[in-house]
Amino acid sequence: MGDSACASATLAPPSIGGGSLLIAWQLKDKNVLIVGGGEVASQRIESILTTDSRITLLAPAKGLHARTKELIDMHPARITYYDRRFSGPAEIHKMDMVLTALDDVNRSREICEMCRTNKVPVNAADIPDLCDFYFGAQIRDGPLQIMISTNGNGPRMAALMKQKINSALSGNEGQAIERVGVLRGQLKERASGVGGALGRKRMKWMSEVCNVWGIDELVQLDDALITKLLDDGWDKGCVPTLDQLKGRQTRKPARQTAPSPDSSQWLLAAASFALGAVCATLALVSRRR
Ligand SMILES: C[C@@]1(CC(=O)O)c2cc3[nH]c(cc4nc(cc5[nH]c(cc(n2)[C@H]1CCC(=O)O)[C@@](C)(CC(=O)O)[C@@H]5CCC(=O)O)C(CC(=O)O)=C4CCC(=O)O)c(CCC(=O)O)c3CC(=O)O
Ligand SMILES: NC(=O)C1=CN([C@@H]2O[C@H](COP(=O)(O)OP(=O)(O)OC[C@H]3O[C@@H](n4cnc5c(N)ncnc54)[C@H](O)[C@@H]3O)[C@@H](O)[C@H]2O)C=CC1
Repeated sequence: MGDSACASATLAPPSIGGGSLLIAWQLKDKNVLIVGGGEVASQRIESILTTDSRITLLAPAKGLHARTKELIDMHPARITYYDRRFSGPAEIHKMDMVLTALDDVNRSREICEMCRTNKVPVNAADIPDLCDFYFGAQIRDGPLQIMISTNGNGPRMAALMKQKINSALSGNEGQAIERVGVLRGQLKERASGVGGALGRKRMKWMSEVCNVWGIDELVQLDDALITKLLDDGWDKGCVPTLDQLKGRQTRKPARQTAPSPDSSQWLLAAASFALGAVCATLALVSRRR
């Protein structure tokens, strides 16, 4: 009783709450409304362009930032631009997301309220309290997407954290992940089906490949090597190394994924047997003497 009271006093539960959900929102073919055409709007447009959604942009031409103009000209099929101000609730109908970046906080607030009434997710660059979600500093390298958020505390700090994280990356991660994506797709075709024992086996094998192969090795995984890795690895229940796939000599054996006796256990057993034999011989010799 005393012990458990002591334990509960020292082991306080970790604090939860006060954070936000970090998710990779799929916006492909969805409708996004951006209101405002200044510098912040231009950054929003660039972020949203990566998602393959349809952008509607409302902003008077005379207030357009040079980058916003450039993006409108570069992507006429992706951005529908209207040279006018936001007119009212009809603008947000059929929208899946609304972003405001205005120099008019009252209008921004009104748009947020309209969105809330219509249950459309909204971000207002100048009113964090009314945002359904925040933007963050981003690192993008192909399929690799890293978002850094300070949850509204210090946006500039998020930009600085991005520099730190960037300097820890080699620049090959995106390509390595792209190759893993191709391998994974082909594995799912070769061993199709969702869940069950096959799903578990597939996940275990994929995890093992990612654990064993280095980033610089995964980058070399071209289409021919992917087929070979599936033939010599998946089909045979092991994970060969890059050297083995390329037919080069290597001291490392292929990692078995099927349950097999652990080599370290074998080694231990062999060593204890040898030790036992030596002791027995010594005992015998000393007794004879
Ligand atoms: C809440 C949030 C809402 C949202 O925008 O979604 C928001 C709000 C506000 N930002 C303001 C100011 C600045 N914002 C930046 C920069 C960025 N701001 C971003 C996000 C966010 N900004 C969301 C929270 C994200 C988080 O906390 O992690 C980044 C990360 C991403 C992006 O914008 O896409 C991008 C860096 C990207 C990069 O460089 O990679 C800089 C620095 C700079 O420009 O270099 C400054 C000046 C210095 C400073 O204030 O730190 C002000 C005016 C404050 C005032 O008037 O004093 C408000 C409004 C307010 O706070 O009231
Ligand atoms: N979240 C963030 O990261 C940051 C947010 N901000 C805030 O974002 C806001 C926008 O910043 P900037 O782009 O630098 O401002 P800006 O003054 O360059 O641009 C404002 C734009 O809004 C347009 N606009 C104004 N009323 C409109 C209406 N009713 N309908 C359509 N368009 C309208 C203007 O024509 C202009 O294009 C500011 O409130 C600023 O405080 C500023 C820096 C960073």
